[in-house]
Amino acid sequence: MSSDVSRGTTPAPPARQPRLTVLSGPSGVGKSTVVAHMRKVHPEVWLSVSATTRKPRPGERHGIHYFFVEDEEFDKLIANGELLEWAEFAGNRYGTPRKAVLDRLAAGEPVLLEIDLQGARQVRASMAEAELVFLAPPSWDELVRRLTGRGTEAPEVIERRLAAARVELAAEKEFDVTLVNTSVEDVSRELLALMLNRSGDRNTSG
Ligand SMILES: Nc1ncnc2c1ncn2[C@@H]1O[C@H](COP(=O)(O)OP(=O)(O)OP(=O)(O)O)[C@@H](O)[C@H]1O
Ligand SMILES: Nc1nc2c(ncn2[C@@H]2O[C@H](COP(=O)(O)O)[C@@H](O)[C@H]2O)c(=O)[nH]1
Repeated sequence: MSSDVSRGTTPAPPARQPRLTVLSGPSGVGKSTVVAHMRKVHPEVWLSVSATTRKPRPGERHGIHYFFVEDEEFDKLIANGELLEWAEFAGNRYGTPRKAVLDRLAAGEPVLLEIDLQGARQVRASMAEAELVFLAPPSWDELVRRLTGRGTEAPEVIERRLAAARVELAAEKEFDVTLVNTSVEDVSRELLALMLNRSGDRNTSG
């Protein structure tokens, strides 16, 4: 049997799978901020736009930040199998439109999902090749400061989100990599390196 080596040619590197990266972490840790910074520097990075039953915050736009839908429409998305994953989080439902993600991956392009722990677990179960990245806060107090300081949620919603945060922080070990969000610039760079399957001077654990 002849091989590339016996023919004296350089073996081709193994084909790289387009990478599906899942970014999760407690509410208020800075996921959207990090992704927005990364996409400002690299507008070509594709982020899945989720559907949600949550009401828009000031400045949020339908089709850009989320597809804002009513409960009945979300029910239909589930019933028609149009969501890759979905979850209820702090009183609202959120889900990833399946087709757009699969189309991108089929075109060989990296895909980024910014979703909660329950969604990350579903993606892991259905797409074993996904890389799960956990964004952690520098400390609990800093997480509370960020979530409160954002000023977008009522106190009782903040309490629900912090209760969820305790569960999410306890699940960090389920993820492939942890990035600590001390610096938005650093973490954005590290996330991009992971998405593009590049090694680098990453400040990661996991
Ligand atoms: N590295 C950082 N240092 C200081 N503040 C930060 C940092 N990253 C994000 N923030 C601030 O923390 C707040 C929460 O950030 P962001 O909305 O991006 O969190 P999130 O993880 O996307 O939250 P959610 O899951 O609730 O959507 C914002 O006010 C943001 O400006
Ligand atoms: N399982 C999913 N979680 C999602 C999705 N889109 C967003 N999220 C997560 O929900 C919470 C709350 O988001 P917010 O915009 O209301 O602050 C946060 O953890 C998001 O990452 C999704 O499609 N599926």
